[in-house]
Amino acid sequence: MHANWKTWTHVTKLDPDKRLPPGAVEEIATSGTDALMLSGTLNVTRENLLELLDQVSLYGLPVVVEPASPDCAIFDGGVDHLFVPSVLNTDDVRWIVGKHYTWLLSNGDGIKWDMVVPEAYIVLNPDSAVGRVTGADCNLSAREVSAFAQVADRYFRFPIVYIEYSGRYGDPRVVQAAAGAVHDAIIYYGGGIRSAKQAAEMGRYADTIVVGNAVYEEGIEVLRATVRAVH
Ligand SMILES: CC(C)=CCC/C(C)=C/CC/C(C)=C/CC/C(C)=C/COP(=O)(O)OP(=O)(O)O
Ligand SMILES: O=P(O)(O)OC[C@@H](O)CO
Ligand SMILES: [Mg+2]
Repeated sequence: MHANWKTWTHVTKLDPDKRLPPGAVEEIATSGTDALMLSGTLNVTRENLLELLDQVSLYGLPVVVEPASPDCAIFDGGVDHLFVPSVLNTDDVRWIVGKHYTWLLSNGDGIKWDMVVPEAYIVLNPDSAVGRVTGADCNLSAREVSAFAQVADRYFRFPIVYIEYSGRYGDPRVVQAAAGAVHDAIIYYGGGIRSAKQAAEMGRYADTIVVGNAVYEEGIEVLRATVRAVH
């Protein structure tokens, strides 16, 4: 599997738990975004994931599945990569390595390792579903976020460090600090991007920006504007 994903600057995150009006999937897939990521924390099932996968796989755009649990780790049906999160800033070991352990215990032989890309999540919005579910300690300074980013990059050698503010626009200085602290890792930023200005601001520091909720709440013109801002 090629590592072309490292060149993406704009990723659109689609939630299998949410509905899109007819035609919307085609507009998103042809918006100029570099890849579609299928992901959500709550109410994502194998069934709604496969349904969304079926809708998006027609367009030839790279498709990433980002599972929140082992039952959503899917390799077939047009999936190019499986981005598997570990949350670094939690004391609950399940979200760092525990789910991964049970995944391997129950289905180790079924894993296509050349499709798997590990992601080190630093979760910074305590009110997001991912913040609540994982019990992440979101009260971190830029220095503390940078230290987590360095642990991920230099020690664990995660290929991706994901600064996650899901649902809220974050602090660009935190993203700048994390980006400045890593050596090899690709920096993802996601959370609350709803304009070209915000996309450009986070895109200055992050290698890849992720737009999620805006696709459902703002529409295609906003998505296109965020693409243009980082391309
Ligand atoms: C070992 C395997 C295969 C899976 C476990 C993966 C882990 C540890 C996940 C923990 C973090 C997590 C739940 C990631 C899911 C991706 C994510 C952050 C989605 C965004 O979620 P929100 O936007 O907060 O949730 P909703 O959109 O559902 O409200
Ligand atoms: O939905 P938004 O707030 O755009 O966040 C994108 C993504 O980082 C969520 O995991
Ligand atoms: Mg979401």
